[in-house]
Amino acid sequence: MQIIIATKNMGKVREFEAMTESQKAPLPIQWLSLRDFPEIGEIEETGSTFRENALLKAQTVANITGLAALSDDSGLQVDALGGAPGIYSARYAGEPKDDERNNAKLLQELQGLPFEQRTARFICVLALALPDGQKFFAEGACHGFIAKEKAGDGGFGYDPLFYLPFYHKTMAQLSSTVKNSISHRASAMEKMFFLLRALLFPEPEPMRKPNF
Ligand SMILES: O=P(O)(O)OP(=O)(O)OP(=O)(O)OC[C@H]1O[C@@H](n2cnc3c(O)ncnc32)[C@H](O)[C@@H]1O
Ligand SMILES: [Mg+2]
Repeated sequence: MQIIIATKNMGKVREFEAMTESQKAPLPIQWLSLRDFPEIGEIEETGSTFRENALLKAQTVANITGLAALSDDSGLQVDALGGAPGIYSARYAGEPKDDERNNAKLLQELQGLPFEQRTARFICVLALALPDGQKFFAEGACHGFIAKEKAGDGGFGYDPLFYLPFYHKTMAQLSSTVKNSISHRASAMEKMFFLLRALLFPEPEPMRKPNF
């Protein structure tokens, strides 16, 4: 089976590749990415939920290529901002999307807010669209706090501001191995691996009681 990782975000691609490579029992899947399909441009995210946007991206790529496509719509929800930036995380500080400016705007919006009120979570919704029209979803979340200043240079996006009290570190200070075990994307992907396993290796039909 071939599956295209339907994202333009190289940070996400790196994480998907690391997670598929570190699987204990690898599935017989050949993973492709949009690097293999440079003719596919940016897909407009017109949905009003992570799920709608994830489906839009996966179905568009599956329709164009005739192959299965796995997309990721993700973002940061900050409680003190009523859940913003949410589905608008990539473009929080406007067009063109820019991680530096997004982080600066987030710090600005939360200026003066005490640490215990800076609770937030990363959300990841994965959508798998098959060429025959079937679709599957898997979701994951990761809880933390928005730090008062940036720290670390790993990961991407809001990682330098996303503080995990359990590790006393921001997501950008964690090794990629740890991020890829505990992140919103890791937990959604773990569920997606179960779905893929069930698709590739369906359970045998249950034995029926003979009907005397
Ligand atoms: O739509 P694609 O092509 O997949 O790439 P994108 O970067 O536009 O991705 P999204 O539309 O899903 O926007 C998600 C944004 O949320 C942020 N984000 C998502 N996952 C993250 C992570 O693991 N660490 C830090 N920031 C993350 C980051 O700013 C992303 O740009
Ligand atoms: Mg996007």
